[in-house]
Amino acid sequence: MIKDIITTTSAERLPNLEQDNIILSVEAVSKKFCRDLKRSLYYGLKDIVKEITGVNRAAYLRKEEFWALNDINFSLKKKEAVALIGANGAGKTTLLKIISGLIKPDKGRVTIKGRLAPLIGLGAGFNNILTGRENVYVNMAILGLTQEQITERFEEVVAFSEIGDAIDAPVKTYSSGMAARLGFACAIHTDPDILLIDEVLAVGDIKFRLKCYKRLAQLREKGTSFILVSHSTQSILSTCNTGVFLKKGMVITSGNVAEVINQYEDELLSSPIERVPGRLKQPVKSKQDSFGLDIEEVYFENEQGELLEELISGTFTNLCIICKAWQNIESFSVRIIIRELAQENNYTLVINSEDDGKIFKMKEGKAIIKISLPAVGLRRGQYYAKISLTSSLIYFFDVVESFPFTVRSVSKDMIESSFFQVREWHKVNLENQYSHE
Ligand SMILES: Nc1ncnc2c1ncn2[C@@H]1O[C@H](COP(=O)(O)OP(=O)(O)OP(=O)(O)O)[C@@H](O)[C@H]1O
Repeated sequence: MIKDIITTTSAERLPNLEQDNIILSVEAVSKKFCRDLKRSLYYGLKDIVKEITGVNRAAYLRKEEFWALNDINFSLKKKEAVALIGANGAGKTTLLKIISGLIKPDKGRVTIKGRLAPLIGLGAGFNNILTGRENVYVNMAILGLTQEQITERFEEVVAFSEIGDAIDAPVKTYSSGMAARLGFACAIHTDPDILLIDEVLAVGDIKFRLKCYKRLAQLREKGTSFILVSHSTQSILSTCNTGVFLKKGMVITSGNVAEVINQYEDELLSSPIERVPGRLKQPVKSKQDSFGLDIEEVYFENEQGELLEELISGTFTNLCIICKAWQNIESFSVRIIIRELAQENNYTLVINSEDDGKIFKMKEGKAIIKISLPAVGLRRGQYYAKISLTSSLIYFFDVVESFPFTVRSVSKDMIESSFFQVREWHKVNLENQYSHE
């Protein structure tokens, strides 16, 4: 099913969705708002009259109007998860509303292939007077399910939302977290091709959020695509592979999600994130943004505990990870993936504490995890490490996407080697085979 929900430039050709595996395309979308309410109502009426009479909406700014979105272009592929990143007022929610068809753009169009489930606002458009049960039926019917299909899935929806008996109480008696949980449960049980998620997961408690992110990862495996709006770097990194950075209604950059977040954070903070050689400090997270266990800082140190700005092949080095637990953490492991800058797509080294039989637990508070490398095996070069704290319960607690570092070598010959081999030299005297030097 190809649903062209908004077409203001109908003469144009549809993008080749089939060929490019694209299931959603946003083309040259612009939206303006008016700061003055009275004037806004007046302009709104004028626009309606124009639409009825077949005249195009004004494509220019009238008094007090501004572009909330200006010429936005991006596409979403099957199984792709895109994060809309940007400061307050950047236009993220407006864009999601346009994609979901809640509001119309003034210019451009959105083309969608498949079933779209929007989770915008708490309770995803629930009616306050109706009970949770009635809302589930209405909501899932709007999302395209038949009465029989809803009845079949109803118990699963209630179980996932953990609403219990409150399912028969009016939604107006629900807390914001309960409404969000039920909204999320409805949306994921409609087998959507595309999920639009606007901050709704931020209201749940940590345990429920973890459950949601785990389910999102499973849905993505099965082929669902997402567009996520969140101010939580952690949510974005654990869910999305692509980022679109919006600023004042315009796309500043898009691409690899970690790189887009880095650029956004550098712009957001008055001073960029501290990135000194051999050490990386993460931006401080609030409890709300955390999955319970955060990485605060990573760095290298030598045997004497002194900070190392660069590593030397063959020497003793500790990789140190300062962790902060907001609550007692029963079990987690540490995974480190090291890549050489020049060989971007190949892993140079993958270390997983679980493979080494090391599963950690942690009490609420701070701790340093140290990985001792008796002899750094990497050859001379520029590297970057991805460091994550993972658990079987969740994709990961926290991750440092890119910790850059340099390895130096004291020997000239190391340049021709692929790695550093730890070795010892001996000479055995054959005349007297019992003595060796
Ligand atoms: N109905 C409206 N009438 C007038 N201005 C609006 C309307 N809706 C949004 N805006 C304005 O449009 C701009 C973009 O708002 P939007 O809610 O899309 O931003 P956002 O990036 O989602 O922000 P946040 O992170 O705070 O949710 C803001 O300046 C906002 O005040």
